[in-house]
Amino acid sequence: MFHNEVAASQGIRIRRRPPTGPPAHYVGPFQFRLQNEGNTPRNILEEIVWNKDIEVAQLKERKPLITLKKALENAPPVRDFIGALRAANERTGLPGLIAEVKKASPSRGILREDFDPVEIARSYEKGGAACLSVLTDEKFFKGSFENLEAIRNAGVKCPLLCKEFIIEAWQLYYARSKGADAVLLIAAVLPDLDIKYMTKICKLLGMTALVEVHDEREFDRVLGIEGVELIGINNRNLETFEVDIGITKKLLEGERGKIIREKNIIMVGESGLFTPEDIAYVQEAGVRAVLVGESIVKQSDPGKGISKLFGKDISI
Ligand SMILES: O=P(O)(O)OC[C@@H](O)[C@@H](O)c1c[nH]c2ccccc12
Repeated sequence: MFHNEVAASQGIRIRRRPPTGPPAHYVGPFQFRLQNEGNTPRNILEEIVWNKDIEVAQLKERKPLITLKKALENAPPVRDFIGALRAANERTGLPGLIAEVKKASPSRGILREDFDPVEIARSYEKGGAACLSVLTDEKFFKGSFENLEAIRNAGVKCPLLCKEFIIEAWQLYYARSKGADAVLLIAAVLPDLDIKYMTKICKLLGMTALVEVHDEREFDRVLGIEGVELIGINNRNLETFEVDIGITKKLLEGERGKIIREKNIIMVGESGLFTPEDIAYVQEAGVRAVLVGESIVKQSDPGKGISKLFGKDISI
């Protein structure tokens, strides 16, 4: 398959689709299936991508691109995601916070039972978040586009990142039509050309692309793509779930750190941040923003959780 071959040549291990069409016995989590079946996902990220491919194909049938493009005329205006991060960083001297509205994840299960996305978003905003990240994947993260829309329509002013597994440009238009100000592009899933093309479409739509990397090879690929302004280092390996905040430090050492300063790229430290020491550690490594879910969404008052995370009230 052409796409898989191009991807593999760039070190991408995630196959876009099963090698032999849809999985023959797509019945449950990959752990329970025979490992040696050729069309069995090799890890959770691959399973999510294969599922997304089917989901997007169905959604696209209901809302083809022309319909979506029309809907964009009525979409709420785009807000400046990077500007909000920079402003927060300058105001507080701490990394700007992207607070994540996250009900569950495949690695942690349910994080919060009484989940009211709008209430959580309001609490984050009050607690000093610069931007919000809203998970929209239903199957693996119990999120939804309804949550994104509801938060946007509730008058929350923080710019919104649509936290989705993007594999096709159609999804960018869809995210925008639901009120997204930014989207996530995962380098472990997308070949360079896709990132380049999707970054351009984001710009056309006025949205910011947060391009996520996890290792040196992905980081170098993304640094070579023109027009990328915001890069996230995910401390969690999406294939194994292993979390290590040392990844952020390791990737920003030496030449790469120099390049991002020269290009004025904003770096985001993502996942596994729980304490003021963790925040200080990734800030010292060179990030000007952080993306945090678990440690704040679990607090009875998520906004106050932000003060605990930073060791001070960042809302003032
Ligand atoms: O809950 P945490 O460990 O604070 O992590 C938040 C965020 O970084 C994480 O949800 C995330 C980062 N990249 C992703 C890609 C897909 C799904 C989820 C993610």
